[in-house]
Amino acid sequence: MQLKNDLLLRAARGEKTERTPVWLMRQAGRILPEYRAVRESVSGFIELAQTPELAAEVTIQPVDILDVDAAIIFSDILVIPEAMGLPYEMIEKRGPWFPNTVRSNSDLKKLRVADGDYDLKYVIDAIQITKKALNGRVPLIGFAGAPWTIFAYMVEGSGSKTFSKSREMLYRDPVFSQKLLQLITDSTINYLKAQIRSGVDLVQIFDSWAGILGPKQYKEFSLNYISQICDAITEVPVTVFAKGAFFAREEMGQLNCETIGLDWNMGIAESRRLIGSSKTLQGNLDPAALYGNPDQVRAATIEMMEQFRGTRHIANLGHGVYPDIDPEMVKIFIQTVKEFS
Ligand SMILES: Cc1c2[nH]c(c1CCC(=O)O)Cc1[nH]c(c(CCC(=O)O)c1C)Cc1[nH]c(c(CCC(=O)O)c1C)Cc1[nH]c(c(C)c1CCC(=O)O)C2
Repeated sequence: MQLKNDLLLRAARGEKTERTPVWLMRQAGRILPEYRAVRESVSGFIELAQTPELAAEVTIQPVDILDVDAAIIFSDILVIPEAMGLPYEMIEKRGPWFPNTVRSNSDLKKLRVADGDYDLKYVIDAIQITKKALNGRVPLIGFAGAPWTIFAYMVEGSGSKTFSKSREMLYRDPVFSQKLLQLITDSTINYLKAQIRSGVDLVQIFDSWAGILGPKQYKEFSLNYISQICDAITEVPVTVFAKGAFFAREEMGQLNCETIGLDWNMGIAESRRLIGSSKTLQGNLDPAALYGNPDQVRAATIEMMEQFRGTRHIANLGHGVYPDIDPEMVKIFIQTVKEFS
């Protein structure tokens, strides 16, 4: 299927584009009242994510309503632990929770390498339905968590400010840690390959908890595994978004991927210098900038766009859009990017 709007893919590959493509991390399932209506028709997030027709519907909502240049499949990074044998729950207003954790070799023995097609069939089905319904309007982004971020949830058992149990594990038992990270990496490669076979046009790796590791540990316990994924995925462009990993930008410039996501703490000129000119940069407006009034949102967006001007760029926020942001401000952000370029 020929894409009618392939700006995202061309920008990722460093080809010339008429204007800068724009989408938002977490654009599906956070801010739209239309999403909440669908969400309230089911028991919760997990049922929604596991019902392919509904997952496809909420994936496409931001394309219809916000006019973004890409859709991102509605799912979660935590489907991987579940597919490996560690189920999760989504507790209302609190976030993910795992009834069991992985902290010993006997816990490790209970896990398996996930098979993308079989264990995550509901995501694969949702991708196929979405691709058909999109009918080539915009590219569809697939995604997975980075192995370190998934490890952090599997060891900790929930979200955490410090992820101290996960970080303790890296010091206390590096051999166990490497084994679990490798199991997650192999599962993730299977999963992303299955997403690509079913139609996603680009994949993004979210390392949401990159910033809680020091530079040496980040290289050893995160970048090593991200680079295996980048090397394995040759079919579509790959984006790596490592939140808070300002200290690893130079190494990220060496990854076998097309695009590096920047968070809003990372200076744009400095990031370009550290990462080099062979990558597209994605980002990086402070998500809180969208709490401003329309003039402020416009001004902040233009200020960001000016700093990226003339370089390979995909416009986005520096992290996921916050749930209480007014969709009208998101529209102003998107419109301003489109007018600017
Ligand atoms: C760390 C992380 C998670 N999930 C994700 C990340 C990486 C990105 C980031 O750093 O924000 C990624 C994610 N999660 C979800 C998507 C869907 C597509 C999109 O909108 O981009 C994506 C890309 C749906 C979701 N994932 C979740 C919801 C809300 C659940 C609900 O509707 O009840 C949605 C729509 C739940 C979730 N899932 C997770 C948390 C911490 C939470 C609770 C808080 C929150 O809402 O973000 C783990």
